[in-house]
Amino acid sequence: MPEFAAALTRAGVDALWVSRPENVRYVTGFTSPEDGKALLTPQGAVLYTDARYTEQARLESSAEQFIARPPATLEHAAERVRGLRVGFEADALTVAALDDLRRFWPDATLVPTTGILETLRLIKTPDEIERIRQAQRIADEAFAAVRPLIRAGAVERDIEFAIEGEMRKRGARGWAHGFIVAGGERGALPHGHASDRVLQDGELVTVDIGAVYDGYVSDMTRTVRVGEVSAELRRIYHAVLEAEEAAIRAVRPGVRAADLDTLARDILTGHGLGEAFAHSLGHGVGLAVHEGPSLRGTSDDVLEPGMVITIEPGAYLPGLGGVRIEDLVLVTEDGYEVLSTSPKEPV
Ligand SMILES: CSCC[C@H](N)C(=O)N1CCC[C@H]1C(=O)O
Repeated sequence: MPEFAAALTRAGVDALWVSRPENVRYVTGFTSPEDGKALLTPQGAVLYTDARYTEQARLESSAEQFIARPPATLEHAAERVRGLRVGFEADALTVAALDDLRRFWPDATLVPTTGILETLRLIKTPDEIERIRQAQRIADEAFAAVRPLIRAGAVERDIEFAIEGEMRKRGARGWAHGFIVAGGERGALPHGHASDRVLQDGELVTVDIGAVYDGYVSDMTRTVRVGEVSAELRRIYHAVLEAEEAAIRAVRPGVRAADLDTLARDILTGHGLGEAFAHSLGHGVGLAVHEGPSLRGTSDDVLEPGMVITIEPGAYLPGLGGVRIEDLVLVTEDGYEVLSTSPKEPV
């Protein structure tokens, strides 16, 4: 595991106690990482999980394994960390868990760290990209299957339920996030999870979905119309679409993520919708739905080949509704590839 060893060296630690589930999976391959921890050293990872997972861990992970519950796990690791500088994930470990580390590892120097593994996760391997591609294929196919149900009289929650079923049929093993199905005025809620509201003619409906395939997720949003919509809603839709397409066209290695956000924001501002764009342009996607790089105005991230990002400008107008259009985009050696294929319907 040479890249892990180099990452530990760069961070100035001899080992890392891995507690964030996505990172436990990343370094061990274990698919129930909520019930596991890992100790990462330059020699490799030790996976700690309990007896419910003895066989699963053996099948899934090539890491050394120690099957026990705390405190036996921490006692076992104490032998390995004696005299070492051991990083812990400061943004993932609870205060109580840190107290335990202090108690059980008196001979280690505990060092708060952030981003050691998240930095590696920024660039996806071909195998990771393939899994994200499959997750997105599932979402695209499910959206196409359910699209005819998005009509006047439909209940938002029924649409969510139908998408979940269509995703499962196509191999999804879970959802990237709670689905957003937000019609009419609820479209002004960027995170308007599906409710009991009934869709009506003349509305826009924001549908934001993502599947999980082999641990990796997808993320995509389409805004569609129910019946004929007002000229104002059409204007907003086309402004968001213009911003989205311009930002996608600008994706390439070396571009500052913050500049993409500015590009999209300036277009929306030109349409009088700057204030209505209430969030960042996007984020990285992988084992988690929200990971690096960050496409916000304050981000220092620079795009590199192998990053998978969302481009998702939106405009949210309380009392009127909202629009978000989101694509999943792979940064390639010379530009980009849009992984999401669902049509952006004319409004
Ligand atoms: C509930 S997870 C939201 C998924 C969505 N595609 C998304 O990432 N966002 C919607 C609003 C902005 C952005 C976010 O930062 O949450």
